[in-house]
Amino acid sequence: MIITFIGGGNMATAMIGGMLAQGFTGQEIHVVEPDDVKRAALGSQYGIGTSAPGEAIPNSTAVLFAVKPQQLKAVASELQPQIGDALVISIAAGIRVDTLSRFMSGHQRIIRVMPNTPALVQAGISGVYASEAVTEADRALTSRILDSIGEQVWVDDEHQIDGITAISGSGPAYIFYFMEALQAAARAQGFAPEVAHKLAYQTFAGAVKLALNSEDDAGTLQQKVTSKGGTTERAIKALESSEVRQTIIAAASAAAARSRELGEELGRDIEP
Ligand SMILES: NC(=O)C1=CN([C@@H]2O[C@H](COP(=O)(O)OP(=O)(O)OC[C@H]3O[C@@H](n4cnc5c(N)ncnc54)[C@H](O)[C@@H]3O)[C@@H](O)[C@H]2O)C=CC1
Ligand SMILES: O=C(O)[C@@H]1CCC=N1
Repeated sequence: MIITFIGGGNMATAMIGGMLAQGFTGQEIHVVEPDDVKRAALGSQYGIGTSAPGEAIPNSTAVLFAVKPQQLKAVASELQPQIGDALVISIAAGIRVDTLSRFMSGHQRIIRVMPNTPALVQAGISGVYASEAVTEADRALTSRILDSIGEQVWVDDEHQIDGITAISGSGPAYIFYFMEALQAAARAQGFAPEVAHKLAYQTFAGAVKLALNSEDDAGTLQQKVTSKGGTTERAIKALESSEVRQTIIAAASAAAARSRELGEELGRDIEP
């Protein structure tokens, strides 16, 4: 078995690192990457096969596209003759299965995945949509690959990938935004940068660990911090009066709309 990654950037490196940690061997992974420095580092660090674009790729069980969405058309159409009817997995944001299929002269066995950057520490979550032509063995292989970078949610309706992109794909950025804001709040209370960093990061880490280990839902956990007439109540009131909850929902909705728009933009120039 060989899984060939097309593109050896951030997400591919995260996936390759996770796969090797979970039992895939170096002989089972190949990566095509134009950047000489990245390619050499991937080969020496992970003991996997590497090649530059334009060179022949190995006969692969699955080909996983991890290039930027805007590069996918050129890259996929050029590689199609070498890929034959092998399983194709794409993690490119916004590119729909039918668009990729048309980039590849009607290729049918396609799985679309939306991972997220916590994959770098094997704590990701991926949304997955499989086209009709995909076999049970294709699903099992994809599931095994994604298990190595975290959790996964399979959807039956491709439109839901836009929602997954808005929640978990872009989501880490919302959390980092909040973390940065909490650090700024600590600085405003007069703490030195390293103390502000420690207070904010450990509060996040502790709250997430508590939520994951608790029978209570997040709303109940919030209430348990909020003493009547106390400090948290005052802070939550300030958040509510600024409609922060509604703003988060609206922000995710804007991200989902952008995902749909990208799908249209990236598919448009190949419409018949
Ligand atoms: N960064 C994120 O949070 C997420 C990214 N994605 C998707 O993952 C994909 C990859 O993103 P990143 O890894 O962040 O980007 P990246 O820029 O780190 O990696 C892309 C790689 O493709 C290589 N490349 C360029 N032309 C190539 C060619 N002709 N053949 C082979 N490789 C080529 C580049 O040298 C680069 O190393 C994108 O499509 C993005 O939409 C999906 C979910 C989350
Ligand atoms: O911002 C983006 O378009 C990509 C998709 C999800 C995370 N990063």
